[in-house]
Parts: sequence; C-alpha cells; structure tokens
Amino acid sequence: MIELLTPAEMGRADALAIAGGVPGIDLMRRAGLAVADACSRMAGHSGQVLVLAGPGNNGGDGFVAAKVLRQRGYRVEVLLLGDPGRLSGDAALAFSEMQAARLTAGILSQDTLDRVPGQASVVIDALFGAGLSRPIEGVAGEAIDRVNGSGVPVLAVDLPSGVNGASGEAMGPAIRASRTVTFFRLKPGHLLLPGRQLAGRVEIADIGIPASALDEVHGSEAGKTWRNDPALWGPAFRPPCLDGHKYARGHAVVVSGPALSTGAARLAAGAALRAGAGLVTVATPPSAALVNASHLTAVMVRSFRGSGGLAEMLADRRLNAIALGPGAGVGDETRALALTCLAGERAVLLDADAITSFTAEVEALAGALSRRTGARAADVVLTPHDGEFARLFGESAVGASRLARARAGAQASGAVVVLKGADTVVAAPDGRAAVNDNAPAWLATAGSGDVLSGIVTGLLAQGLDGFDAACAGVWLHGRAGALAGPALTAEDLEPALRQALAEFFSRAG
Ligand SMILES: NC(=O)C1=CN([C@@H]2O[C@H](COP(=O)(O)OP(=O)(O)OC[C@H]3O[C@@H](n4cnc5c(N)ncnc54)[C@H](OP(=O)(O)O)[C@@H]3O)[C@@H](O)[C@H]2O)[C@@H](O)CC1
Ligand SMILES: Nc1ncnc2c1ncn2[C@@H]1O[C@H](COP(=O)(O)OP(=O)(O)O)[C@@H](O)[C@H]1O
Ligand SMILES: [K+]
Repeated sequence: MIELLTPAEMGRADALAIAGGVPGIDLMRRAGLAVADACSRMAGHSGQVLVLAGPGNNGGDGFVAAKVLRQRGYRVEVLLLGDPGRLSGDAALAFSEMQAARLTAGILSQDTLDRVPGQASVVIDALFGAGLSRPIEGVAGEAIDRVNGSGVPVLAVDLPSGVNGASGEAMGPAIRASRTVTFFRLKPGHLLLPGRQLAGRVEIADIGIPASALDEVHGSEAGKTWRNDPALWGPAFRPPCLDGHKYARGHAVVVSGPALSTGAARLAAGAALRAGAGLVTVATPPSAALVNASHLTAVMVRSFRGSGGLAEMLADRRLNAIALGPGAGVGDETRALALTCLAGERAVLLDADAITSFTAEVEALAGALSRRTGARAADVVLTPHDGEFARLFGESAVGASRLARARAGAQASGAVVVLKGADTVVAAPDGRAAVNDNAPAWLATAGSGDVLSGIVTGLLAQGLDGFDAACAGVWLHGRAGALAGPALTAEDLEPALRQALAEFFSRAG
C-alpha cells in the first residue's frame, strides 16, 4: 500500500467504488467504524468522547463513530459546525442514524466553545478532511486552538483538520492529533511536513474500495506518487550474482575538491563503495592528491587537472557513474567539470556546489542534459537541499509545496530531483514522485548529504536508473541514520549502511 492519493484522486477512487456498486453510506459506515475502533483503543473501556463534526462527509464519519461509541457505552458528545438542516447526502443519512440511536448533536458556536474539550478523554476531530478548501477561520479555528492547548489526545478522521491532504501544509489553524485513521491509501499530506507531525500515528483502514480503483485513478505511471519504500524500488536492486566480479557492479567516481575540502568527497566515496559499487575512485586535483591518498584504502585515487584532465579520465567507459559537488567549490571551474561529467554516457549525480554553480541558470543545465545520448541519458540526479533548490530554480518555486517544487524542478531540468529535508521528495521528469518518511532528525548533521550522494552514486554504478537509485539511496540513508541513532555523525552512516543493506536483502529474500 505504497501509493499515495491526493484528496482529488481519493474522491475519484470513492466515486469509482460507488459506481461499481458499493453504496457511499457503506463506505462511510466502515470508515466511521474504523474510527470508533481506534477511539476505543485510545480511550480504554470507558470514558468521555467529544466528536467535533464538520459540514461534509468528514463530519459524516464522525456521526457514525459517535453512534458506535455510544452503543459501546461511552459517554459521547457531538458538536456540529453549522446547521444540521444543511447536511446532505451520506452525511445527512449518518446524522439521522445517529439521532435514531438517541444521540443528539449540539451546535459548535461561541456559546458551546467552553465544552471544547470539556471533560473529554479523547477528542475525535471530524471537522474537515479531504474537502478542506480554504484556511479555517472563526469558531472552528478557536475550537482547534482549544483542543491543541488542552493536551487531550486527539483522533483525527482522515486528516487533521486544517491540513491540506495534497501538500501537507497547514491552512490556518490545524489540529495536532496523536492518531489519525485514514482510508484506503495514505495521502501525500500524511507524509509531508507539517502534516506528518500533525497527524501523529496514522492507521489505514480498508473501507471496501477495490484496489482496481487505483489503476483507473492513475492510468499510467507518470504523475503517480508513492511513499518511499523498498516495495517501490526493491525489485530493481539485486544482490551481486554468484558468478559476478567487481566490474559487474560498476565503477563509481567521486570528484574531490581542493586540498582543504576533501572530506566530503571521501565520505561520498566510502558510501558509494559500501552501497555496492564494485570499485570507487576519488578523482582529485593534484593539489589534494596526497591528502586523499593518505586517507583512502579500498577507494582508489586518481589525479586530474581541470575539465580537460577529467574528460581524459572519463574516456574509460568502465567509469559508469560519477558524483560531483561535495566540497567542490562554487564557480566556473566546477561548472565546467559538471558539463564534462554530463557530456559522457555515464550516470551523473550533481550535489551541493555543483548545483550552486548553476545558480539561476537551470537552462544551461537542462541544455546539457538534453544533449545527452545513450542508454543512461536519463540517469542524472540532482540532490539539492531547499537553499540549493531555490538557487537553481529561482525563488518563484519557493511558495509551492515540496512535492510540487520537486516535480517542477525535475521537469525544468530533465533530471531526477531529490529535494532533501526531513521529508525528502524524489521526483522524476515524467511526474513520478516518492515522499520519504524514514529519516531521523539526527541526519541533520554536517556531511550527511555527502553520504547520501555517495550511496546514490554507488547504486547508479550498479545499474539502477536515476529514479530507483535516488529513492533507494534516500531510504537506505534514512535507515542507516536510524540504525546509527542518537548523536550520529556522518562518519557513522557508512558502517550503519551495512546493517541497513543486510536487512533489506534479507527481507527481499
Ligand atoms: N466520498 C466518500 O464516499 C467517502 C468519504 N469519506 C470522508 O469524507 C471526507 C471528505 O468529505 P467531503 O468531500 O464532504 O469534505 P469534508 O472534508 O467533509 O469538507 C467539506 C465541507 O467542508 C466545507 N469546508 C471546506 N473547507 C472549509 C473551511 N476552511 N471552513 C469552513 N468550511 C469548509 C465545505 O464547504 P464549501 O467549501 O463547499 O464551502 C464542505 O461543506 C473524507 O475526508 C472522509 O473523511 C469517508 O466517509 C469514506 C467515503
Ligand atoms: N530534520 C531532518 N530529519 C531527517 N533528515 C534530515 C533532517 N534534516 C536534514 N536531513 C537529511 O540530512 C541530509 C543533509 O544533507 P545536506 O543538507 O546536503 O547536508 P550536508 O551538506 O552537511 O551534507 C539530507 O539527506 C537531508 O534529507
Ligand atoms: K479531520
């Protein structure tokens, strides 16, 4: 269940299920039952539950849950935002079923605000879900603030009210839930920040929408969004063959910066080797050759002079993946090196200074990409953090959600874009995208991005395409971070990668 559906796509899946013969009220009853079950687990055998219900179907799920909880013996209070007479469709039906179970609703207003959260031991947030269309204001916003300030555990229905399901952004005040029950599939907003934090622990309930609805909603691969998970890229990443030799696993190159900034390239090179590249060479300017050579063992060192020298080195076609950027220095020289890397037929990863060296000149980069030929023409990966992204693609892209920005960047450049952060997004030029959620905050440490560059380059060397290598690299980097644990430094990631890979291969069989 790694597919992510936007609220609009989820609406289409709902509609397809209904057209296929599942009545909408049945979907709502199952949704509400799943919410009631989750609430029972939170509240224990007894307790008081406050249901805040909105004017749409999210509120409808809340009415079903309220009725079920009442029947289970909980003390339940329902506060409805708006006029019950304006409820329609399935929500109106669920409301009358709740009333038939002798549970009435109060109206959420200034007069009833002091009952929020009142004596409740759990609040069910059924104000707004997929239908949130604008920032929350007025009494609903005040109720949200009161709930958030109370410390009472909150169970959100579908999404924490106020969170945009497509982008994860908070539109005005937003519920801070301890748990969220959503239906059928996650939405991007459950994984993107701040939505991920506001949703708490998320549970996906099966409400009877057939999996076939997914194919109809998405049609082709392009434009799909996934949670970044081994199920997405695992099939493309095989362990070495029994009769394989090191050249079958590729030869990665990492370009080093000058004598005083070589550590980044070595971190990347070590990670590339650990990620499984058969051979790794640090290509170093002569001034830094000695410092690199004195620190490297399994990784080889070769010296080059300028972009002409790098081009000569790269005439060896066995060098099938190259990374440039970590510690490279910003300017014309790095830019020329990047164009040299891109001129060949190998896979290329550009990070850090290589990206910044194209500040506001994404056209120059896109032009170089469009001139690439050969089987690996599409295997170019850019790994900017937010700052580098803004430098390359311009401030105009800054307002959009991270998912939209990564997609726009991939489309503008023609490369796979890894927009790094706590909620890293990987996007391909054809619109495919994956959102990562396994990275611990401990990864926010100097050099951690260099290790990521190395992992991805090592995977590119083994023949994974740009999107798979980027997704797999980001996931393995996150997993290595979790295994290295608190107080990790970038140096700890390479050894931790060993266990991350061991776990992955043992699960992949
Ligand atoms: N479809 C199905 O079969 C199933 C759907 N399910 C459930 O339905 C939910 C989606 O339902 P939904 O589409 O009715 O949207 P919902 O989130 O209730 O909000 C819409 C209402 O809120 C209003 N409104 C919006 N923003 C507002 C604001 N800022 N401030 C004030 N008002 C605002 C908006 O009014 P309008 O924008 O039209 O003015 C409209 O009245 C989904 O999350 C899931 O829980 C499940 O039961 C499974 C089956
Ligand atoms: N709060 C966070 N939680 C999880 N991962 C993070 C967080 N902040 C940063 N990261 C990850 O750490 C890495 C930092 O990379 P980068 O910004 O290039 O740093 P550096 O240049 O120091 O290596 C990226 O992979 C990013 O996704
Ligand atoms: K909600």
